[in-house]
Amino acid sequence: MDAIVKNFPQAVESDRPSQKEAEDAVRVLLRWAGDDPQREGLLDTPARVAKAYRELFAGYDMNPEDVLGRTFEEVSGYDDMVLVRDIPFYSHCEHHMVPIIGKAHVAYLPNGRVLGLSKIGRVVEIFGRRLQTQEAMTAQVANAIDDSLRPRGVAVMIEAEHMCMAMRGVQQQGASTLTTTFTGAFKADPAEQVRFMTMVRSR
Ligand SMILES: Nc1nc2c(ncn2[C@@H]2O[C@H](COP(=O)(O)OP(=O)(O)OP(=O)(O)O)[C@@H](O)[C@H]2O)c(=O)[nH]1
Ligand SMILES: [Zn+2]
Repeated sequence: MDAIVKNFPQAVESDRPSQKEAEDAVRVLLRWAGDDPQREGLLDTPARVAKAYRELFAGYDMNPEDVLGRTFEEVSGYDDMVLVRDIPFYSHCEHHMVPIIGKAHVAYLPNGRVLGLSKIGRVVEIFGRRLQTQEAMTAQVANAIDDSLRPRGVAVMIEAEHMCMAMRGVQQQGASTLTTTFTGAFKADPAEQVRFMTMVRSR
């Protein structure tokens, strides 16, 4: 249970601040940035930011198990790799709360059951719309699919640009970070990893 809570942090509704508390916090940050929250153009900004945060961080209110519960068996015995590549996502780094912009490539080796393809994209969404490190997000997507579908293996590769490295700090635009998580047959067999990489890169 502890591992599940750790991997899938869910907001506890009673811990949520009120709308007013959230808006007050935005006013403080506006002043911290050097602006005046009382000027006309900023009057509605705290409410807009509070609303935008609920959207950008909607993943805390979503459970991957709800999405991954529905599977199909009637696939005429298909048991080779299923890869959904180039799944676009936006996340936010947990260190600076600025965007991570990237693509996820997710594959699995079915074990009698397959997932609806859109559900793979939804799982990426659920973990993307939280504060993240790229490493944690990669492992969370792989483990969620592994735990619910119990396939022969899961491979996840994420490539992303971190705005905290581009817009501030070291200021290196265009640098991309690649992370991978392999489970099951992908972990055990380097040839399966190569096949995954080749399919991700083939155009
Ligand atoms: N491993 C990992 N690091 C990340 C990720 N996103 C941001 N970071 C890094 O988190 C680190 C935080 O380092 P700190 O030294 O505590 O913070 P900082 O002073 O703002 O660091 P600089 O970005 O170097 O200015 C930085 O090196 C970031 O590049 C991520 O997804 N994974
Ligand atoms: Zn960062």
